[in-house]
Amino acid sequence: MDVQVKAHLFNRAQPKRGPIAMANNKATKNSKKEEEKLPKKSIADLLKQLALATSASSEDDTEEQKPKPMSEYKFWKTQPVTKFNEAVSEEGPIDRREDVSRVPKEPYAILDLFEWSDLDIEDDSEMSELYELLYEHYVEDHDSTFRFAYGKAFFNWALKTPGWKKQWHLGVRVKKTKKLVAFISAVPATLRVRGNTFKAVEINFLCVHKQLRNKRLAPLLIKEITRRVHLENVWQALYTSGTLLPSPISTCRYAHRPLNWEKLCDVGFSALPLGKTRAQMVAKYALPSITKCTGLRRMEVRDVDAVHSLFTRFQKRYQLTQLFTKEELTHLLLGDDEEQEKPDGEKVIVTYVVENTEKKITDFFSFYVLPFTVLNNSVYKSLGVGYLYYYATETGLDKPRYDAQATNELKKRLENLISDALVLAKGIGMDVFNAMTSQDNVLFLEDLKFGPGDGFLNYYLFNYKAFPVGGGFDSQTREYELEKRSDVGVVML
Ligand SMILES: CCCCCCCCCCCCCC(=O)SCCNC(=O)CCNC(=O)[C@H](O)C(C)(C)COP(=O)(O)OP(=O)(O)OC[C@H]1O[C@@H](n2cnc3c(N)ncnc32)[C@H](O)[C@@H]1OP(=O)(O)O
Repeated sequence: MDVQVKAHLFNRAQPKRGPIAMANNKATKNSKKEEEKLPKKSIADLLKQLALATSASSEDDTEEQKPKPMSEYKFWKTQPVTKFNEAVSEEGPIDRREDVSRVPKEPYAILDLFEWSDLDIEDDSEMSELYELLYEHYVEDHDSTFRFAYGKAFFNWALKTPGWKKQWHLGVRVKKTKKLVAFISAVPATLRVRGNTFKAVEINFLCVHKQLRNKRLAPLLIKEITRRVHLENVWQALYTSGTLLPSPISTCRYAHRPLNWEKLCDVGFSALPLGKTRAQMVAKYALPSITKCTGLRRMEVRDVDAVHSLFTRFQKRYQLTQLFTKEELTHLLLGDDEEQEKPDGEKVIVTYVVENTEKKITDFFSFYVLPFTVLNNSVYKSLGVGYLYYYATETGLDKPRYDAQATNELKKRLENLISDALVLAKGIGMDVFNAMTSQDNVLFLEDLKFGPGDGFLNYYLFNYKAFPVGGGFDSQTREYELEKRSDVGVVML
């Protein structure tokens, strides 16, 4: 790759990732020592959240994840999760004692200074408290240059999926001041791992105030949310993290597609490669101003039945998926009533369908929007970041997934669809577009000029052992698995 799209924040945390270091082996080696002193966890999770690492070209530049011995996972060794290298002979729950009557009715004891708090995110002031906690503490920003611009609409979308429960938006407050200092969330989900379907939750937004780190508050939050989920007779969970924990069912790699290369360069996300001019870089990432798929239009509520049918059939090709009811799919692809009324440029989730001349929905794609606020920059106040979400197409769906002709057709179709997604994203002010190596994404990443990132995202199942699920890249060579692709069909926020 001749371009480096780098996370500015990430670079501050890891000097070796800078363009100068990339061009200079010695500098890279020296700074590797510095990197060892840095907190790996925050760097890795920063990547998860920012999803904007360099388009590193060498293996050496990718984030290395090494497991600790199991005995050192003081908390995780006590939990029903698979150990590293544990041989799985049969897929299924690890602890089968699923008896709600045995679940403690009272919350776990917490230090007297603190108290548990069910966050009421329907209340504007509590929503703002959550926003502030995550804004200040979810991402490690060493010099306060960038912050996630979470908004009410984002939380409404992410935390209020059908069946959501207030007691699963779990906070910790300082008893005296009532200040919110930690949070974890669960939302209901139905998961499918190969042939098995089961009720579960998705866990997200685990966050502890920076001044309360390394005090074992995270394990307490996890145990308490587990108790609350168990009380609802749910015994499995799916979660993702850049942090390596025992033990991922899959790992996917990030990829990033600059949409507004000049701005990314000006704010320090992209660097001008040696021997290239700005004009050449701008030309390289130029996109048409209009979309090319005939029949492309915004998805509406009247499309839900057709999209649900297409999506459900399409998702069967993957081994790890979430099953959605029509109500869930409406929420995830269209948002609530208020969100549906908004123009694309104000939306959190943008979904388009392709309708053919017979009025049949043949394809859809979606992306969500989570911008950054740019601090201390006289020119730019924010950075638009779009994330590829779900998609499906009829193309090739009548043939087996790995059929050569079906693959070729699918590749071409996805290139057209996702290139339209890029055009739309750029049209509403996105500066960069992120995707994982999950789903069938590796078929189009390179041709659509996504650069492979340094970041890796691990997928975990709680209380469920399963054979590994392909993440779309080869863990040895770090190359995309163009033939096998990924079997991960879930997209986590
Ligand atoms: C059935 C229902 C089940 C429901 C629950 C399913 C499980 C859900 C699991 C949660 C899924 C979350 C998904 C997301 O949201 S991933 C996003 C995580 N959040 C961030 O990265 C934001 C910034 N960081 C922080 O706020 C803190 O550093 C966190 C809160 C991450 C840790 O706080 P702190 O730094 O103050 O540490 P501690 O002293 O309290 O605790 C140390 C212990 O915590 C283990 N640790 C560290 N990072 C993570 C991590 N990302 N997932 C799980 N465990 C993690 C660590 O290995 C150690 O355990 P062990 O090594 O001794 O064993």
